[in-house]
Amino acid sequence: MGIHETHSKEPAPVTPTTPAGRDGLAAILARPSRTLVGLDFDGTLAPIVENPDDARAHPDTLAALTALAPKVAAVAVVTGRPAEVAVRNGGFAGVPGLEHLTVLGHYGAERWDARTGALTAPPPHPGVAAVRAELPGILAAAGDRPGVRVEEKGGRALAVHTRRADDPQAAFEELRAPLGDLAARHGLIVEPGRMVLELRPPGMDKGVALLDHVRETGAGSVLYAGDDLGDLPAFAAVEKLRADGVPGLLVCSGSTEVTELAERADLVVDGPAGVVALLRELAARSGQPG
Ligand SMILES: O=P(O)(O)OC[C@H]1O[C@H](O[C@H]2O[C@H](CO)[C@@H](O)[C@H](O)[C@H]2O)[C@H](O)[C@@H](O)[C@@H]1O
Repeated sequence: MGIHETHSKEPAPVTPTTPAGRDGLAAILARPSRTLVGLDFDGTLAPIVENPDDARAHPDTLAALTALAPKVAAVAVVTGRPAEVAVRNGGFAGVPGLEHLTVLGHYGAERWDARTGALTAPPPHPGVAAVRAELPGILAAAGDRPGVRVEEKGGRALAVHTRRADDPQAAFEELRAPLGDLAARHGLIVEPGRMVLELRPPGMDKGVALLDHVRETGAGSVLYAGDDLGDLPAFAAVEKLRADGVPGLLVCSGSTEVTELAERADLVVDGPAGVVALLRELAARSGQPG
């Protein structure tokens, strides 16, 4: 469900469609200072564009985050991007009010802290170099479809994008099996996303990253917003937290490309503009009665 306009042009307060979501929102608003806000980047804070290099956070993102961040326990951007790319494309560095922002990049394998500007990352997986060497041959054997592009992800992963192919979905389906074989031969996994097949090291996902961050921050409630299949482990993490008594709110940044998250979300908003509006509303309502 979206954010509805009233005749006075005052947006009506968001209302999750599930009981668990309503409990989660109530807990967040009652004690925002104990809440962890986890946000995906592409498709959630940044509108989807054809060229991954051109993706930028929605223009109102920083205003919304700087309004909300001082009121909550922590804000973390949890992304498949290299952390430094998300920091750059999000404009997150050196922003007053975002001193406690954390960016968990490469599905949580990397970490950047706004407070120090420090980036921590594990050594690159050797399978990435091997995959890089073989990838042109695999793409050629699959027909070298025009428009298929390879994104180099800081030496730590590779993403094969089909969005600019004539038939993006057909190219995606055609490449899925050969890229899966290639990844497996070199100890990597394939992470499918919105017109993208990413070949990356195993062992980390957004669910693990989110749970670790909840533990680290001692958060007593959590909001997570995402749009793509790579966000499903984070959704599962929030569901597990709820089962353990920690209230949470699952937000889907809605699109026609991926429906799986909308089916599990407590609240579906209209893409990054809807996410930003929600963050602003939470900032405005945090600490206020009911
Ligand atoms: O975890 P995320 O922050 O959602 O990152 C996941 C992947 O997002 C990027 O690709 C997506 O966004 C592109 C720019 O809008 C779009 O062109 C592409 O079709 C989408 O799949 C990014 O390029 C990947 O590296 C990330 O893994």
